[in-house]
Amino acid sequence: MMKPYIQLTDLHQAATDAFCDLANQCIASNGLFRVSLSGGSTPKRLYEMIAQRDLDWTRIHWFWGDERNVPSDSPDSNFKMVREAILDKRKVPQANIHNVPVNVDDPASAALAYERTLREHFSDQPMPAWDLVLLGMGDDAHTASLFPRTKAIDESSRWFVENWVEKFDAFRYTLTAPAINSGKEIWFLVAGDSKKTALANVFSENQRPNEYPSQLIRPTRWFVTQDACPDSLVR
Ligand SMILES: O=C1O[C@H](COP(=O)(O)O)[C@@H](O)[C@H](O)[C@H]1O
Repeated sequence: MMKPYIQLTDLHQAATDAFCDLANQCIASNGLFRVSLSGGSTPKRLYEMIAQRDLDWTRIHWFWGDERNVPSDSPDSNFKMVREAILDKRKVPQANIHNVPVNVDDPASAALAYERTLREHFSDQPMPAWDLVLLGMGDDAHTASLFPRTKAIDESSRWFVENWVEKFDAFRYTLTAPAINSGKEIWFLVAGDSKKTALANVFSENQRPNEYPSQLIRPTRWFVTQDACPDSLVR
């Protein structure tokens, strides 16, 4: 069951507070906070609000859970959104910014290169144990760039892959479900009435991850607005 937020601004405020609390806790106990970011429209304001907080920016490492194969200054670039919202605004060391190589002719090699980056960073671990994975959900129940009926849904050994998405006639890059599920905290941010049916399907007892890829994920927390929340899930 869920306790939805009445307004999107409440969701953003709660997620900002939770993000900063977790970052401070992780930095205090391990000296590091490693976060995988989502793209899309929902988290933009969250990122802007995080940038206004006083955090130890030298201790936070930024990764991307999915990306589009476009130039990094394209309006569609997930990296661009985070750069403009946070990275350009605070003194973030370049070495802490782990963006996906993009706009290449060979997405398979680019995905492998990013997987190598992740494996180097999480060197002694069987999976990337993020402190936090932030996720959104599309109205087709995709998350990261795990879209319905695409190949990456079945990937079980790789951490990060290229994924052909027929409806865009394009490759996307995405973390795989096992890599997402290795996060210590996994938070979904879902807002807007266009998500209501998808959310109901994801929570249905009928497990069809090929149709509703968000069913593959084991989130630790949901941030959902009231208009996105089916009545059956409200506490
Ligand atoms: O394509 C994408 O969409 C999802 C959901 O985005 P939203 O605009 O509905 O918030 C997002 O989580 C993903 O990272 C993004 O690339």
